[in-house]
Amino acid sequence: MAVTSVALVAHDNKKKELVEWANENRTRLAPLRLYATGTTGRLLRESLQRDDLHSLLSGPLGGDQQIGAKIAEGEIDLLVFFWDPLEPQPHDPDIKALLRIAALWNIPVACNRATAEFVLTSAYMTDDNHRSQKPDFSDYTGRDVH
Ligand SMILES: O=C(CO)COP(=O)(O)O
Repeated sequence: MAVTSVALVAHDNKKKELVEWANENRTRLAPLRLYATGTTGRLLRESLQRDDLHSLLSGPLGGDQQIGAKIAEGEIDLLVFFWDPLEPQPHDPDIKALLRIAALWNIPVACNRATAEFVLTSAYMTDDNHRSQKPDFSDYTGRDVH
């Protein structure tokens, strides 16, 4: 299948919405490997009763960076990140870094419920012949540096 693992992340004012969305889509999420930042993960594990959900550190304590590292390593195919557009966050650089790395590695990112609905119901989710194109960074990694 095209998408096998999903990271789920939400800021505090958005956690309720993410948990609701995840419950509505429990069947679609069932075959997928789930990752989440610490507090989001705790709520989702309880609500979805998914003991197999991989909870990382809480976002401000390094969890966003852990998710970013997994995206760079190709372990996460889709990021659902309900970030809060109305409240400043102390770890804003980590949030930007996570969104940057997801853009860099060309994985789909849903930052609100409407987009998450589009993505999760996309035919590409289960299409074995579809894979997001992984970027080729060989020009960059092989560049001349003196
Ligand atoms: O802060 C977050 C994302 O930036 C989410 O972290 P928690 O899930 O630990 O609250």
